[in-house]
Amino acid sequence: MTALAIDVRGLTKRYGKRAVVDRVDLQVATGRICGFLGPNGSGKTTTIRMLCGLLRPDAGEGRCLGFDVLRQSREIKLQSGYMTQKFGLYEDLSIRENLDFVARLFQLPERERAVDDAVRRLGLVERQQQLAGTLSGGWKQRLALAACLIHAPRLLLLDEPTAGVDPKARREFWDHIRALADEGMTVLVSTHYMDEAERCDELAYIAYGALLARGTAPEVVQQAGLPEGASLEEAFVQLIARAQDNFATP
Ligand SMILES: Nc1ncnc2c1ncn2[C@@H]1O[C@H](COP(=O)(O)OP(=O)(O)OP(=O)(O)O)[C@@H](O)[C@H]1O
Repeated sequence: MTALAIDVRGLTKRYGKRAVVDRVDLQVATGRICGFLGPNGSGKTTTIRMLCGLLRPDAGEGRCLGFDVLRQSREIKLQSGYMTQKFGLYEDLSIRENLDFVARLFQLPERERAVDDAVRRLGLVERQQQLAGTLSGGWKQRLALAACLIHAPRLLLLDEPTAGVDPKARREFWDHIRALADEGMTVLVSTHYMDEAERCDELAYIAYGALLARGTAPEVVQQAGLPEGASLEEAFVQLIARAQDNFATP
């Protein structure tokens, strides 16, 4: 197995003349949870979409799950799970029907078993006949995660998976993420929540499309030039203040 599930260098995406992701280097070891943080519009979603093969980088190179991000996007898509910011399942189908639909898309040979496993894994057994549109935000997120897992991916790319979800549901969601990582799943998860950042094994902080800091929480604090024991929030404020001088347009 590849030791690095994500290993990219110089990843760049331009819209017009503007590089919204600018020469990003990112390495995440197999089985680790990497938190991806940064202000709104800093390039997190664009980076995630390049990593999972949905968006072709304009420059850069590297591998996800050992596959070339430029030439093997199909293989990456088949072996990774991508959870978008918006709930993308069918509100007028039940939990079970939604999962069955995703299993069909992946043409899974043992569809019923895959759906059973996903339902069980995410604690959705009791609710499997409930229409997705009638679920609360927390349960919708769980269903979305179940849908991401149906094809047994090795990498999860989660784009603000818990935005707008209450603290209890967020905690339960993170317990699932940690359990998956303990089984060898690699997770890249974007978030604006500091408590979630604290739960990650490592962090990557992006602003203005550029990666400003990377490492464990204490390493990020150190890279922000703050003393040991300073909070991550302080570190991010410091990093963005510094970046503003370099990147902000008048
Ligand atoms: N298809 C596109 N065409 C033009 N500009 C785009 C396109 N997609 C994204 N952008 C711009 O690229 C920048 C980065 O967007 P991106 O969605 O990657 O940021 P983000 O960090 O995920 O933001 P948020 O935290 O708000 O979700 C933004 O300024 C956005 O407007």
